[in-house]
Amino acid sequence: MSSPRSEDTAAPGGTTPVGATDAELAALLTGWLPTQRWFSGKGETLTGVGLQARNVLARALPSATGGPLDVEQVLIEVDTAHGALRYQLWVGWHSADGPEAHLAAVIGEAGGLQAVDALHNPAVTSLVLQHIAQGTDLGPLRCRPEPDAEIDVEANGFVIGAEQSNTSVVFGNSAILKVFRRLEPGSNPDAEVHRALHRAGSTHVAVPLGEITGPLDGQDTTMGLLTRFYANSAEGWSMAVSSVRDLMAEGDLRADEVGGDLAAESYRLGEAVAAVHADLAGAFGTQTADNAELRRTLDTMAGEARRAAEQAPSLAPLLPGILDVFALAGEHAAGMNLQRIHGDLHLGQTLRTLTGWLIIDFEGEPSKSLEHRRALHSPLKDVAGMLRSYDYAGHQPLVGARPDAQHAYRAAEWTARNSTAFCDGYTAVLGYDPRQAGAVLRAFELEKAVYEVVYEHGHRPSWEAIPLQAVNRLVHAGGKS
Ligand SMILES: Nc1ncnc2c1ncn2[C@@H]1O[C@H](COP(=O)(O)OP(=O)(O)O)[C@@H](O)[C@H]1O
Ligand SMILES: O=P(O)(O)O[C@H]1O[C@H](CO)[C@@H](O[C@H]2O[C@H](CO)[C@@H](O)[C@H](O)[C@H]2O)[C@H](O)[C@H]1O
Repeated sequence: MSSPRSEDTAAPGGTTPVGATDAELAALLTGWLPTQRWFSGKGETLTGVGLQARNVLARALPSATGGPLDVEQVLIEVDTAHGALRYQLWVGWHSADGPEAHLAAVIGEAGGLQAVDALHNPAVTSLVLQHIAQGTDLGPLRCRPEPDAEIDVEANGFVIGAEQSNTSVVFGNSAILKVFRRLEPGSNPDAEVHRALHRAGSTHVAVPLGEITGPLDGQDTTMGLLTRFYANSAEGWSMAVSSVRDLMAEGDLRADEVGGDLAAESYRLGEAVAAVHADLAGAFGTQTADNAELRRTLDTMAGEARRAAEQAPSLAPLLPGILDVFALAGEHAAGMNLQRIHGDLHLGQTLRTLTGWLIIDFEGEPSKSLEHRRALHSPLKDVAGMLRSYDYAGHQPLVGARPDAQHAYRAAEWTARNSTAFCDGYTAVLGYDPRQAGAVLRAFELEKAVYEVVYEHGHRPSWEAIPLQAVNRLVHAGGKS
């Protein structure tokens, strides 16, 4: 029986390698990465894997499967159609002869050892939680608690959900650790924003409890973020989907008459987003866009729309109308207010807790550079993201269903009712109605809908009709052609 190549079972760190050779590990990862949602969900096609660092984190940890487990953090660079991207992996090695490891965790076998995704092992996640609570280092990783954090180190950690951009581990009912998969050198906006808004006294973000940082290209880089876990909370997207289902099940009741009406919650969500915008402006400052800045933004939007029309053929005939809407927005955007924003806001990024709404996942638009995600943008982009999401929620029951005029009418009615409630709540807090920015708001909705057509074209082709219909509607409501 083989055992991991560990010679020192006492301490993490050290230079003695664990596991298989670089070439063997790279070969395993080439097959495994495309099966992971956090890797393949953004449409990355793998053409090569390069190992950049292998940092020993722990040796001979107890493991229910395959005997003692050696754990390393592996930093890789992969060549994809979108260029070279960096990822973080936590790889555990144990004997391949032992009992079967949890299937979801298995990466593959090499040299008599089995490689697993170590975040699925409670002994590993428990060790990490203890290091964060104590503020101690784990190999080259700095694990630090927030000054006021209460961390229950006894709680067991389990990986949640498959449809995520990163990997999150929930500890009992008390904390959730997000291990960032795609890395760029420097502080991740998710950690930076949670900390800043918590300091500003915001009740609309999860309380930050700790952070893991480590070196990447010589810069201290966010590798993980620990926040309070809100048990018994519901995602805004699930709430919206059940509300629409209630409405569709009732042939002759209107959106305001069914039990599942969401308008009051949408109003509160609008208030929460406005409060977060106010706190972001206070914490990171504001600016007025100058003309050069505006031109750059509009040029970027137009360039992305042209590329989108090449990727999703359904957009091609609409391209001239899309460019007209962007040009029209340029005529109305002078003096636009800029500030830090969420950057990727939709109903799936909102959580209704027992006491109110939380906004989560402040990483920004994942396909954009860190510099772009940390820059100041128009808060109307977040409002546009929410309006698009209400449109999605309203229309998703029609996907794949036989055309039904009554259901189509109800979908539009639900969308209008909840979008209006959201904007009313937003206006009540800020004293500024985003709908006043008609042409500019419409352009941002259109920008997002165009992105969504490409996203759905690549990932959920049967859903492409939802954003495509919105592109059509927005072009004809606001363009010159
Ligand atoms: N503080 C929290 N309390 C409860 N659930 C949470 C919390 N933060 C995130 N979640 C759940 O975890 C999921 C993933 O979180 P998110 O930050 O969106 O990760 P990712 O970047 O991987 O998409 C969310 O959709 C939500 O259901
Ligand atoms: O994983 P991310 O949060 O970065 O977002 C990607 O996947 C989302 C789908 O989960 C996609 O969102 C689109 O579908 C949602 C419903 O599933 C809807 O609420 C959003 O409004 C709509 O944009 C998102 O575009 C994509 O980047």
